[in-house]
Amino acid sequence: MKKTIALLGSTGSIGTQTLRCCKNLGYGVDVLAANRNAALLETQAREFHPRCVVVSDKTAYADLKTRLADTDIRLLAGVEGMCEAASLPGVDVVCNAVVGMVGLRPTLAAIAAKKTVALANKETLVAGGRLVMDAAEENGVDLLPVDSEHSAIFQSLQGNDRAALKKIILTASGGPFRGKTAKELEGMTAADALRHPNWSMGAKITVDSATLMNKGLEFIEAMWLFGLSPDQIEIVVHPQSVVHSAVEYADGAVIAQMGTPDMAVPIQYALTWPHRAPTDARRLSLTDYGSLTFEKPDCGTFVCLDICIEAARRSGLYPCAVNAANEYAVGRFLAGELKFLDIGRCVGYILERFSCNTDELYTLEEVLEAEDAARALAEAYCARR
Ligand SMILES: NC(=O)C1=CN([C@@H]2O[C@H](COP(=O)(O)OP(=O)(O)OC[C@H]3O[C@@H](n4cnc5c(N)ncnc54)[C@H](OP(=O)(O)O)[C@@H]3O)[C@@H](O)[C@H]2O)C=CC1
Ligand SMILES: CC(=O)[C@@H](O)[C@H](O)COP(=O)(O)O
Ligand SMILES: [Mn+2]
Repeated sequence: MKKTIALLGSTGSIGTQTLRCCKNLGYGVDVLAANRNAALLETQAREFHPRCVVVSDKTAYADLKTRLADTDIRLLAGVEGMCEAASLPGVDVVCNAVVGMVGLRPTLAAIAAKKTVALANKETLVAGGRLVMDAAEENGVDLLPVDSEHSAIFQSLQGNDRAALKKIILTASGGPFRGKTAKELEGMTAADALRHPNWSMGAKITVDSATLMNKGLEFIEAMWLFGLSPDQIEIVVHPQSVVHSAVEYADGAVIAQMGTPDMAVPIQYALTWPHRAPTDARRLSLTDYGSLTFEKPDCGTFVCLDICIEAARRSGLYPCAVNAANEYAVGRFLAGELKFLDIGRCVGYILERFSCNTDELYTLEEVLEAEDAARALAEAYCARR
């Protein structure tokens, strides 16, 4: 069955790969959305002929208006525009590939409009997991993971007895700084952190991978997606990124999904589920790898992982707060204004200073207030560094 997609974050790493999958599958693209890359949005719009393009940045909006003046494509602006576009009649699947918790409201809008959601934007679940999962259940909407580990878990659950799931093994590459000491990390620059050993991704997630914050965010993402408690998730560092994650069942059987590190597989599976279609992903040859290795994460050096787990245990708006602090600190690090280890220090400081109700029944307004409060605390902290 050919589907029609609304793609939020179309100019990014996941966005551009999703467009390749759409082309491969012959799927239509009704919506393209991005922040400021007007030139690429124009190219994509001329190739995919969407009904609607959304752009957040005001200057880019004016630029794109000129660029698309000869077309009948509707131009919308900002988060409101993404929410409207995610709800358009005729859209079957909303693929949310924007970076950061700015993706939360469009995810909720897509669910309210009863669209299937292919979710790459993990910050959505970290910040507002309860809101998203409740809304998906109320609206009978499928929330399909794009994140490679969560897709692996999802794939390992297919056709198995869900009630017999005991725990999951969430794999981590360890990032570009695996094995380094805190002393060695002090001088690491953004250019160093952006050299991921296995995956080519956007800047923010690549830095998150270097701090292990990515694995902390994924820990919380997995709790929500699969209804797990913190004790049911084991993090294992696997530097080759071939075993994308695994599930252990009551009888002791462990089922993993493997493959070369290529996002084409999880992206396309989220679009075609429950079916599979060919991709051009590089095939796995186990004998070429020869050996696959596994080790425990160094949580003493890479503090962000335990900070996220502690935030998850505290529950409520704590995960939202640490996520917001991390978004702020990573932005400052990428701008060359903060040291690498200060990211973890900042996120840890926010976990200690932030205070909130741990009631899971928070509202969207409370999530956005928590984001603002945590960001303000992070800003004050970083100003003193
Ligand atoms: N890359 C990967 O392999 C993986 C990514 N993910 C997750 O997927 C998400 C996207 O990651 P990735 O593709 O790497 O990120 P990129 O930085 O490459 O792309 C981000 C996209 O989001 C858009 N965007 C950013 N801010 C806004 C905004 N305010 N309004 C509208 N659009 C916005 C960007 O637009 P513009 O280009 O105009 O700035 C761009 O299209 C993240 O949550 C990440 O954690 C998960 C697993 C793997
Ligand atoms: C491709 C993907 O899903 C990323 O989230 C990846 O997992 C990052 O690798 P790390 O395991 O290094 O965080
Ligand atoms: Mn991942």
